[in-house]
Amino acid sequence: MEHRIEESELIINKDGSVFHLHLKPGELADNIILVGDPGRVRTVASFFDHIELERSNREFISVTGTYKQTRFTVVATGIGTDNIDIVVNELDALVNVDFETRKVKQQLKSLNMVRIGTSGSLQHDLSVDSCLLSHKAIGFDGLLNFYENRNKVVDMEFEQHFKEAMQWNPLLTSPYVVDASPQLLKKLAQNEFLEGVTISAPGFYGPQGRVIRLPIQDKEINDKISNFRHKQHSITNYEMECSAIYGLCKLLGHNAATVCAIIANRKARTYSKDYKPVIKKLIKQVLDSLA
Ligand SMILES: O=P(O)(O)O[C@H]1O[C@H](CO)[C@@H](O)[C@H]1O
Ligand SMILES: O=c1cc[nH]c(=O)[nH]1
Repeated sequence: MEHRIEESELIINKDGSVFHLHLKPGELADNIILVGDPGRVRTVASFFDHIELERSNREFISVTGTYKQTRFTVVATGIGTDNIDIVVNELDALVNVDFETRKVKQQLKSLNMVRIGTSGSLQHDLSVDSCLLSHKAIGFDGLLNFYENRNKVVDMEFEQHFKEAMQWNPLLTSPYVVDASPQLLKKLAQNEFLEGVTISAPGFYGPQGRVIRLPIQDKEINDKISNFRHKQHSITNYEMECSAIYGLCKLLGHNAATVCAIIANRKARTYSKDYKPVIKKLIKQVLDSLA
């Protein structure tokens, strides 16, 4: 007999919706746009030809609709990989767990998840208002390390080299490196986005090497990261969700990619004058690539 997932482990609300996202099975499209900023959900949905449903709980706002006859759901994740743990596990449960029997379905579904975010550049020539497709993600957050089989989905060689080169502080969680979905990279490549390796940090300030009043544990860390090379790869940018999306999607059998508008250049010390039009154009490009 297959395992029944207990009420305490997968919480289903009285109306049949999943605990945090408040979505019910069937309300989710196979193509999902993830955005950090709840306000960005409206911008994505403004491109839809038809809006089917809207749900909202805490920062988890979502809209399902159609764009050029393809069904999409846009979900706000809020900030951070701890939120991604909630969002990706609940999105997976909505399609791969039978909410009546509380058992994992025999036939598993694979979703497409594309994150559209904002990010800070770690390379001088990666300018603000450009858009970057993350071929790999490096998680400084440690989320994937809580799951069995993390070693089966990571780029172990990259990980080892990176830790050695950084002289990684053992007080920090061990970084993990995961690739984007090759199928989604192919679909998104038509836009000629810049390509790179993205670090997801568990904070915006110290964990991304920013000093306001508090000194950080390694003052050289951003220079070391910018100068690091592994094969053809250099590390291009910081944000806060991509690693966990890539890692959990790989473990669960979903496709994931991230494209970010670069809004700050940490090397050149510049900040975008107005990144909203860049995000708007980026949203249309991503929707067109998936429709
Ligand atoms: O613009 P979003 O998608 O939220 O992405 C970036 O912006 C937030 C920090 O300001 C973090 O979530 C980071 O990943
Ligand atoms: O520098 C930046 C800009 C946006 N988002 C981040 O996480 N970092």
